Amino acid sequence: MIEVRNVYKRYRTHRADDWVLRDINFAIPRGVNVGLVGRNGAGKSTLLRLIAGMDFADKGEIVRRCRVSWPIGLTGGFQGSMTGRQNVKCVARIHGNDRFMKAVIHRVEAFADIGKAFDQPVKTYSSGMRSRLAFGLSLAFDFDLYLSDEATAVGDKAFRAKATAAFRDKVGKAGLVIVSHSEGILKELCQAGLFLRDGHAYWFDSIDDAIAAYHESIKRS
Ligand SMILES: Nc1ncnc2c1ncn2[C@@H]1O[C@H](COP(=O)(O)OP(=O)(O)OP(=O)(O)O)[C@@H](O)[C@H]1O
Repeated sequence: MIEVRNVYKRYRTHRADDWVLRDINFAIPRGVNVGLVGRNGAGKSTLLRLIAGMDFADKGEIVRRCRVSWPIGLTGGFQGSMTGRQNVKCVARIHGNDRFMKAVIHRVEAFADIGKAFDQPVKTYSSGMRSRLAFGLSLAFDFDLYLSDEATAVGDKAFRAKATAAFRDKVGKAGLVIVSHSEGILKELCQAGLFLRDGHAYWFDSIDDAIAAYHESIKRS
């Protein structure tokens, strides 16, 4: 479904040989959910952005044979002076006709469950409210592969449970690539794991093995 081939990535602020990701190769088969693990700064969010197509590799290529979401958990894309409803309308209008737009607005309003705030400017939202809106918007579209960057770690307890349940509901219908510091969530939702260390990616068919490799690397350092 997704193939990552010989991918290298560095940011402008980095030196020429200072790769965040170097020679990354893996393939995600259809129906396999993947947990991304690694220390802070290992490059997990960077890799998700590359898979989403929001950023570009310096070398190599990513082949997408399916509809891939943007990383769920990103809340930076909203226009602050517009209301939640208007923001959702804008995105939905790009992707479909009036009927589709209304259905998306309805789904996001129900999932975000932020009451009157849905009709207030997004710049007045708390970070939890932004996350609810962003999560609801991502789920309102039918993707084949959902990318999640700590999306189940935001909001209050009730929302975290709702977000996790939403992913649980996707299992079997769509693929997931998840960054989460909650091993419980990774073990529950994922079969395979990808461990990032020193710019390299190590694929494990079992999420348990990926987490074990991550623990081992922490012990050794
Ligand atoms: N826009 C950017 N410009 C410059 N450097 C960046 C940028 N984004 C990320 N980096 C750097 O790239 C490296 C990987 O960052 P990334 O956010 O992908 O790691 P991560 O594994 O997701 O970390 P965390 O677990 O802390 O969220 C870090 O050294 C970070 O400082």
